[in-house]
Amino acid sequence: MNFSKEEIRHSMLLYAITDRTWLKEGETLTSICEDVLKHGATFLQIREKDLEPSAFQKEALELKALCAKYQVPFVVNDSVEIALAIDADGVHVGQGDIQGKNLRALIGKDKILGISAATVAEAVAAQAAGADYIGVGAVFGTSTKKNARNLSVEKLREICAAVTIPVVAIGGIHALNLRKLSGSQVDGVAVISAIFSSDNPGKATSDLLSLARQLVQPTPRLMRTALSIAGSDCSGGAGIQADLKTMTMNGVYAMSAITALTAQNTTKVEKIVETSPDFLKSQLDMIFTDIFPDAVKIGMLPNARLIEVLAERLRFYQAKHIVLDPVMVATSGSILMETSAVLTLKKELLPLAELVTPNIPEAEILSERKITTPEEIEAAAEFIGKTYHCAVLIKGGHSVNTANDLLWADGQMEWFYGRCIPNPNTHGTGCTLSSAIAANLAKGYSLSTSVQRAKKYLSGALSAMLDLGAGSGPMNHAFCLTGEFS
Ligand SMILES: Nc1ncnc2c1ncn2[C@@H]1O[C@H](COP(=O)(O)OP(=O)(O)OP(=O)(O)O)[C@@H](O)[C@H]1O
Ligand SMILES: Cc1ncc(CO)c(N)n1
Ligand SMILES: [Mg+2]
Repeated sequence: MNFSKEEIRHSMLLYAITDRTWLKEGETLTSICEDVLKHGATFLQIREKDLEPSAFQKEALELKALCAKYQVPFVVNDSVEIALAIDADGVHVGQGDIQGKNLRALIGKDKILGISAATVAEAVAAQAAGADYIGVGAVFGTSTKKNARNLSVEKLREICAAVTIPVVAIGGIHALNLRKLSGSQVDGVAVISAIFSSDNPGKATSDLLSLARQLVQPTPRLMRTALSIAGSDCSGGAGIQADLKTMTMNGVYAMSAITALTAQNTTKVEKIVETSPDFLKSQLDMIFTDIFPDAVKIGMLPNARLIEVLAERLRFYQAKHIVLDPVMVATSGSILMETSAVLTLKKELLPLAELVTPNIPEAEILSERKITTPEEIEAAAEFIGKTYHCAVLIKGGHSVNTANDLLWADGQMEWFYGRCIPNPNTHGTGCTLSSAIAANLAKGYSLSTSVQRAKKYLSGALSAMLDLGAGSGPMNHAFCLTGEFS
């Protein structure tokens, strides 16, 4: 697997390093690691000092497959040979292993190279040697590594400031001392015994993960921003309201430019008041000249005049990462866009979009054909992508009772197979998916990873089984919050 720089930075959050010595009767390294990955570890390194090479390689191969399943980077400690032999995502080495070698050349440009460092000079040298991240420690006393020096938070901060690559803190970190690293600017924490010596490694992982999240909260300067240009749904489940909730829950600062006010609920759309083109333009000017969005999601656009103004402003500001959800009909069956506006949408907006996300009926309109089979979905996506020079995600979804979506991007097809959640309350699924994709693009994830992460968020929101209103009700966008603050 290939990971972008941004993905590698995020993956530092909770960096797990294996230690078989704590395994109990009946457990295997793979079974424990699966538990750890299931509970949210964001990176895995195999480090088994006492295994001879062939046994090490065997364990590493199993863990590699496991990490691929969870889309988590997997690196091998110390051995470049084994990392290359099993085609791991990369290798992690110490200062002793890098002297006089060009490791970057040895492993190739696509592999992740992690280097341990304990001083500013070592960190800077590691970056110059082509490291993708550095592990800095030991920050606390550790039983795993004898004679390791302890670093102060100030020293850690100095090291973080001296390099541009991500930094993960290591050495004796556990749930009770992790908070002491606050203010150090690290991108995450690496742990061995805090997970592997625990009676319940899964629970230890989720506890450490939430502590790591608090530690690595985005500083205001690093906060990514996203804009939803869409219609208001007064019932809160779709449109602007769904978009703001989704973007917020996906960790970006959310803004809105409203194209229409709808009076709707879970059963129907009663009235629509369209925004004037001039007022849409003013909203866009206020936003783009002040807090420039890192990504833009576009939803309901009731008429051609609004589409024209929007396209002109997006071109003028050279907006980035535009996700276009070509909303034509609401879940409840009501028309949300004038039929005559479709031509303008195709001509003006599709070519500006990085991604367009039609459901099947919308894909039929955009590709001017009937779609009934998976092959026809593929052909329609290819047609739309090639005609309008954008990526296309065709959603099987509540209209066809599957959760399989097809991504066509740059001539490549990728199916995302989702578990169909038996929840009839799907009001706003399309809005939520496109906003979650935009939020993830804003954070720097690749298109494919953004789709993957957005589907995962949507599944969580659907699985919460909220049941409000008489019709197809909204989802629980805040399914992963407890609502308690302390
Ligand atoms: N019951 C379900 N279980 C899991 N995923 C679902 C379910 N229903 C929809 N999805 C997913 O939701 C996403 C949105 O697809 P959908 O076809 O519902 O969009 P839409 O028709 O544009 O929605 P909207 O009516 O909100 O505009 C897709 O990723 C789809 O796979
Ligand atoms: C405002 C608005 N946008 C989009 C949808 C699509 O579900 C909706 N129902 N309402
Ligand atoms: Mg939709």
